[in-house]
Amino acid sequence: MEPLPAAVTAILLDIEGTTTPITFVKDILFPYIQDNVEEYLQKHWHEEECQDDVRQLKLQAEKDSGQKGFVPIPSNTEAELQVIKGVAANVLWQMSLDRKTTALKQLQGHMWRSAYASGKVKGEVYDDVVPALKKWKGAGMKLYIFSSGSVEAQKLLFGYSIEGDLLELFHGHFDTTVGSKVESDSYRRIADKIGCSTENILFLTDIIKEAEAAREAGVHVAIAVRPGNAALTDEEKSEYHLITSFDQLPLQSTH
Ligand SMILES: CSCCC(=O)C(=O)COP(=O)(O)O
Ligand SMILES: [Mg+2]
Repeated sequence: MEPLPAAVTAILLDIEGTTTPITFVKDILFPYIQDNVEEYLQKHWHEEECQDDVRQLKLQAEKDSGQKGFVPIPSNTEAELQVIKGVAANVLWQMSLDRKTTALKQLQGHMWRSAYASGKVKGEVYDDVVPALKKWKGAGMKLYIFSSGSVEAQKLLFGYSIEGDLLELFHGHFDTTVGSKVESDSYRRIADKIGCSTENILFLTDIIKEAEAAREAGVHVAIAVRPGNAALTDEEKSEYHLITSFDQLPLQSTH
């Protein structure tokens, strides 16, 4: 890759497939939710946070009701255990489609809290990630995360990572409350919130639809090619800067 354009002052990072192996999300984080969601809901059902998560899931279910295979959430007139089982079934249905709804991600973030805090789970990052983040930050870059995982889930992953607490490396975190990762406006909103132009941002992701949305907004993009990531077509390979490791992202001397 050519040196980063001098205009770039902020690096925005995707997590799954970019900083972190997809297998960590698919084989560790998601099964934890699938195995524990019903028990979690039973344990926390009467807490305000859990009730808010359920409210958000019900609002999402209203939007999803026309979808093929949709799993409805029973109304509160049903027995409590029936509602809990229905919420759990809806969560499992959303996860079977790898939905990125804010409601699902909010509940997941709350559920992972105890998995990380107890030491059962540690956030994985590729070996090249921490040295590169430290170098970029040392060179004056501002580092941000943009993931479909909730901000709380992001902070857990990096706060309880295999390399220790990495949170001080980041200036900020964005999730789908700013908009979907496949919509250009989300990247414009992020630039506004950071207080810079979209041209000042470099976005690293593994997903072409996210790359297209970011590029349409004027954000610079590089694609992370990691083991297990979705294959790219020859056309996609030729259209984007590809990196297999963060140390392939050279800074100009001005940075
Ligand atoms: C950071 S939480 C775990 C990842 C997750 O739930 C997810 O949906 C990954 O989304 P990303 O946008 O980081 O690919
Ligand atoms: Mg990703």
